[in-house]
Amino acid sequence: MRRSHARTRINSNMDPIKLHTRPLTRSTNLFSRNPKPTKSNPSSFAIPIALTATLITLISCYYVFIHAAKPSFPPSSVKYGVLLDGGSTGTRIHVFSYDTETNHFDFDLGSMRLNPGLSSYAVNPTNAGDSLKDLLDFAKRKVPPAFWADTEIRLMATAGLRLVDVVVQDKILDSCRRVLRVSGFRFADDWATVITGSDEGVYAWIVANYALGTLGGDPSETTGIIELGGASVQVTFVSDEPLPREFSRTLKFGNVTYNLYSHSFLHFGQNVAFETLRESLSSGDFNTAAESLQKGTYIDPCSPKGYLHRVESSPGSLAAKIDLSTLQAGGNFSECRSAALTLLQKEKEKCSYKSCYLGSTFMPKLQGKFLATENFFHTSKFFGLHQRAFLSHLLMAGEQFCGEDWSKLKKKHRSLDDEDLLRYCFSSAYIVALLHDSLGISLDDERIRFANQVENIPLDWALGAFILQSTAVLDELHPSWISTIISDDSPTLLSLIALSIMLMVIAWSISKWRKPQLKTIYDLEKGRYIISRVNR
Ligand SMILES: Nc1nc2c(ncn2[C@@H]2O[C@H](COP(=O)(O)OP(=O)(O)OP(=O)(O)O)[C@@H](O)[C@H]2O)c(=O)[nH]1
Ligand SMILES: [Ca+2]
Repeated sequence: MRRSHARTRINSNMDPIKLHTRPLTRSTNLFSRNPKPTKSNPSSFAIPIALTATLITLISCYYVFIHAAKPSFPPSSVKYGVLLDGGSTGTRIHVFSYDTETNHFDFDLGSMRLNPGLSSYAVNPTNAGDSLKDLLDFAKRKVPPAFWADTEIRLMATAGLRLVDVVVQDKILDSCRRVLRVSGFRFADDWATVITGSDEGVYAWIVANYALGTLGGDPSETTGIIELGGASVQVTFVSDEPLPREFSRTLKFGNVTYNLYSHSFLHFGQNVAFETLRESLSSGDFNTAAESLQKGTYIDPCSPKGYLHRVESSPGSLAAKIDLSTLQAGGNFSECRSAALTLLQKEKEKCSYKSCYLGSTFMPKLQGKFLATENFFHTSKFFGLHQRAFLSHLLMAGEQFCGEDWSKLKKKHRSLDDEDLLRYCFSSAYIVALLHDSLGISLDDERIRFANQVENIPLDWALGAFILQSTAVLDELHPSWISTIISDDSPTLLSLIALSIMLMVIAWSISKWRKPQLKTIYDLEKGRYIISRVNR
């Protein structure tokens, strides 16, 4: 008789587990035929499933009700910083923040600039602090009030104040300290200082290489900076040459050490250089090739023909009032370039080092690529040159501009006031005399790039100072943090996912370990199933 395929009900009082029945041959080990998994005791699977479900619920609650619901104001891991850059032509305030959890910097919280600079208070130094009030109000609109008391504010003055007598410097700084003490931000008197030019250059180098993503990487891959400010020029780059101590800076980021040459050439900033040149011209110090037309007047090759000189009394002027009425504009690029070179090479004969490219100051041979910032950028932008333009392009643009009649130039550039428009003849000639004639950068060199920002990061040395300052804090919190300053993946989320996977694996293996390995066989003689524990 054929075995009916009627379902066989097993009256098994041995085990509450409901058994599956199926057409079977003799003593079949269900497990050997890919049997449907026997329904094991629900309690043995329930635990890991419940555990995993709880865990997933907890994580999603965390993300829905805590993490995703952005707090109305920044989490406590966010720190703010306020920095005042006391430049020769103006004072600007920068507001930054960084998150000590994610190591993420936020640079574009805003900045504001007010002219003239602190050095213009040399005649009334006790009023200098009042010039900061509008800047401080700006910063208070950027930092949540709850964070003010915890937010450090620093004033770092540069070349403008370095040119002022030390006694007057201190009076100006004391006036600023008086205002900063009651600003509502966290302040200590020695946080208002005149920084060294070398520090200013290092800060600019830091922000440039942070923005380029080379900070923390191979020193030979880093980019040097040359900054043409109003009163000084900063030159900072990695050098393999042995450096005299006063020009040598060592920076450590992560586990990489950078040996930098860094120096600030005071008086070589564009505004001061232009004033110095015209002052020398007006007193007949330069015997330019073009003879003066009549006694007591001198040709100024750096001002386009038709420009009328007068007594310069602009409040931003760093020098005392200078009478330029003895000058006659005789716009001539190559004359202006050689007059600028004479200024840059002054006292070169006194050089006591292996190499001096500007005056009698040591500088090793330039190494690697360079970013040329501030006035380099403003002038190349005015002449419509792209960032990687050659110096030869600037030379041609300058020749044309200097040779143009002043009245035509004013018609062509109506939006610019006389003082701003006038600077471009000198600026183009000065840049060629500085970068090519003095530093030896060839006219078709591709190593130089004119820029004032990289991606969306402005190449402000103040940002570099903030990165360095917060590095110290972050390093305490997260050793070798720099390796993450450039990446911004948040470790929190990653670690949670890893944790939940790990917990699920543990839960599963516990359940496997606890769940007895059972074997079910069907005994034909007895006509019933026998369940037995498998020994491991
Ligand atoms: N052509 C041009 N020059 C500008 C413009 N804005 C600023 N400058 C000039 O660019 C230079 C700005 O560089 P900064 O470093 O800010 O100058 P600073 O800080 O006042 O001067 P230092 O104390 O020497 O650093 C100054 O010479 C300004 O006169 C602009 O829009 N066009
Ligand atoms: Ca500056």
